[in-house]
Amino acid sequence: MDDQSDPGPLREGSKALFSFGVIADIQYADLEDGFNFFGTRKRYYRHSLLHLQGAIDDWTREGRVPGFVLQLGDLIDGYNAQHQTSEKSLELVMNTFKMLTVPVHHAWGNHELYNFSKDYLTSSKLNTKYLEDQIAHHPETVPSENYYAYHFVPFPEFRFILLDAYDVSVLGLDTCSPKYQQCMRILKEHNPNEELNSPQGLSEPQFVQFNGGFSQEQLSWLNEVLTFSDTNQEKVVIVSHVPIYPESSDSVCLAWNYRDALSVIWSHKCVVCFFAGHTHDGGYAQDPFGVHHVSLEGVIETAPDSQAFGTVHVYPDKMLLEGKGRVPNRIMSYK
Ligand SMILES: Nc1ncnc2c1ncn2[C@@H]1O[C@H](COP(=O)(O)OP(=O)(O)O)[C@@H](O)[C@H]1O
Repeated sequence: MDDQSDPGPLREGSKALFSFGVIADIQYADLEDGFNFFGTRKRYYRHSLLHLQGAIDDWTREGRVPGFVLQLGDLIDGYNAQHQTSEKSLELVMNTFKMLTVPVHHAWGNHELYNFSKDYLTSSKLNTKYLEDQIAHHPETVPSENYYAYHFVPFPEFRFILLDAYDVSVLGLDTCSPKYQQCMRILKEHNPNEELNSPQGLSEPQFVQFNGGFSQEQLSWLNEVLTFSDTNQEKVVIVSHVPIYPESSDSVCLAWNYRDALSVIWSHKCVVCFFAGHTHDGGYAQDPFGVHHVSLEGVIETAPDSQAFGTVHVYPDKMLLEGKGRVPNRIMSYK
């Protein structure tokens, strides 16, 4: 992982064009603290809501209000499903977000799909597709209803694309559905383990049940949007729960077909930054094509005396990530 040292305090004389907030893996549950699968990282299920409140307090300070917030997925923990508290916890966390007066774009992660079916999510408050922008006379840039993805333009010449990293996944589907059967076939072709969440012995360790991938249909749509952005000299930021660049993540927490997503992105010049969550330790790398891949540190594994969120200040030539707590500051110049 190319974890560059923190550049220290960010200093920028001129005013940013716009700013946005980023936060990942809140995974709230009304439960005592626990641990990750390997017992190596503490998970603060209850405190995660206080961390969100802390971030919102920062984003509502006078003169500091960002234009919008990206919630990178895994808003409530899968344990809620076992305790029949999914709706209650979702309501509590969404009510906390109401303290923000700016739009919040919600990505969907694996924990959304442990708690809710895709059909439920589609009609829930976690579906923020109504915030999308459409490009007149370019029907090829309209996403299909088969996946949860959209794009929006918060400032002229800056396009944000939210991707569905669980478009191809066994999570959140009726086990009798043809799509489930098809996704299970793909998973099993790459993972012969009885426990499909285990990457043990895999040459492609990202093929575990808690990950997913992008359909060809979604990647073709992405290609069309990026073609439009190239032509119109836009800068593009992509958002997904699951990272796609190995140097910015551990080897397991990657989208199943991350290489396919990278090859679409690398065939265009407009993409400047890719934001993800999922890998709670966080990560960062700039790829050979100059795209900055930021995997944000997860709130759920953040001790009560720390923080985990950021505000990104966007300039004509760079983005400055102003990190709080575990999230380091980063200067990300465009290529
Ligand atoms: N190495 C592993 N072997 C087997 N099961 C695993 C492994 N890692 C994670 N899991 C299981 O996969 C699921 C998702 O893991 P978890 O760490 O909770 O995901 P997340 O990081 O998204 O919170 C859990 O049920 C967990 O027990």
